[in-house]
Amino acid sequence: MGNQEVYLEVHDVSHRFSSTHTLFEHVNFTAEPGQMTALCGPSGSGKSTLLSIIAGWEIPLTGRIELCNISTVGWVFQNPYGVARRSVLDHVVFPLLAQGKTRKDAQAQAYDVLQRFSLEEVAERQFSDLSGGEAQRLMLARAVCVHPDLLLVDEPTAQLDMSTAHSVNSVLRELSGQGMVVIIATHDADTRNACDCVINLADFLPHEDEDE
Ligand SMILES: Nc1ncnc2c1ncn2[C@@H]1O[C@H](COP(=O)(O)OP(=O)(O)OP(=O)(O)O)[C@@H](O)[C@H]1O
Repeated sequence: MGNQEVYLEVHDVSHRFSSTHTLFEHVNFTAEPGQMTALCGPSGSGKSTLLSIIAGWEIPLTGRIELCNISTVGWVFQNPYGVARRSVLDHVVFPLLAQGKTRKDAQAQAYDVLQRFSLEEVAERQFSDLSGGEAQRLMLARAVCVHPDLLLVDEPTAQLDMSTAHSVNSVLRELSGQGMVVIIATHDADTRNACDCVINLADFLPHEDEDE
């Protein structure tokens, strides 16, 4: 049927910045479509850094990332950013227009995604008027609307109440089930429980004698 193998492999990755000690070392894992992976660990343990390494924005000190048949990557940052005067709808419509969709199709698809993140009622509201949690969910909606092969998410539920967080975790689960590789940096136990695989960076601390 011509099914292509799709996966992400983290091979023996270690990292430190010039101003930090070694954050983690010998990190190894594989992630596939349909599988949701949580990156956990205390604040400052390097969760966002590992996401940046996976995205290719940061070069690891050692090791490498292998992306097999992954061509599109969606990234949702910890702090929501958007265009202050643009509507919620526009934020989701624009990436679809950039993909070549007609305005009509883009708008229909955008409404559908907004609904999944319970944002349909604020579709016409401008970004600057959103609550922190709404803005956070909009960033997720914008990232997933174009169906990236790999979705990297930094703390998706940090600004959400328990029930909204639970619903966001379910949508992420559903998306991963539809063939996305999903990696989530999180402190949230509910998000962690929704994942198939948990990488705890506390388990990858350097051995003391190796880190001066
Ligand atoms: N570009 C950088 N240059 C130097 N140090 C950095 C850089 N980015 C992050 N750090 C440092 O690396 C460490 C890990 O940061 P990172 O943001 O990856 O941690 P985190 O586990 O995601 O934390 P949190 O849970 O608080 O978001 C921190 O001590 C941070 O100050």
